[in-house]
Amino acid sequence: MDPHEAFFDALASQYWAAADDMIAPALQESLYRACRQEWDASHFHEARIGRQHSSSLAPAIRGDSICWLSPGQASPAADNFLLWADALRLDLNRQFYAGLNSAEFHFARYSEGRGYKKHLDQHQNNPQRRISLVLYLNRQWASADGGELCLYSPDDSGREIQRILPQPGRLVLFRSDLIPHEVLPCGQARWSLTGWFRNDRP
Ligand SMILES: O=C(O)CCC(=O)C(=O)O
Ligand SMILES: [Fe+2]
Repeated sequence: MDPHEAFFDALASQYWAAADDMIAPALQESLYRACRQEWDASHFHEARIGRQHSSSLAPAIRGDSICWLSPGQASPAADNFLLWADALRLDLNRQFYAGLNSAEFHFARYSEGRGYKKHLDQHQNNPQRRISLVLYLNRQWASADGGELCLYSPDDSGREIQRILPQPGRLVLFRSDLIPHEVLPCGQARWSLTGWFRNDRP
């Protein structure tokens, strides 16, 4: 049996899935170190909201700073992650005939007190985003640290269906077009790798 079968089943039936054993601890640890290096090198910038040409900073809505990963230019850890993510993309295509043909990822850091208000990842600006991925890189995280990812019902965006603590190595996938979600304010700096599997028409 495919060890990821339960994960894919959950994604198919409830449009989201979370697991703590999808990524090797050594890769997670090296990604955390790579992410910290990018932060220390001032390679992060504050994330913006809205359309590309009229986007704005709105830290009360979206409070993270991000650093995009580009193949070959990033660290060996990031390159290993991109290879791993590409294998996952092919698995998703096999399982769901999803036609995912590209992906984009960034490191993200939320300072203490910051979050990201409820939103969908697939919007007019980004119709190509199909599956969202979040991998938490925090070294440790307790419930008292807040910063949960809250998922809401695809049928009723007012109904919370799950709260997920950003614990080390935890991976979450969800349908970018269907699952409204929110990052609650965090009690300490919150580190993650976030991205999207896309369907870009040739
Ligand atoms: O970090 C998370 O838990 C989710 C981040 C998110 O929703 C986003 O970057 O669009
Ligand atoms: Fe999001």
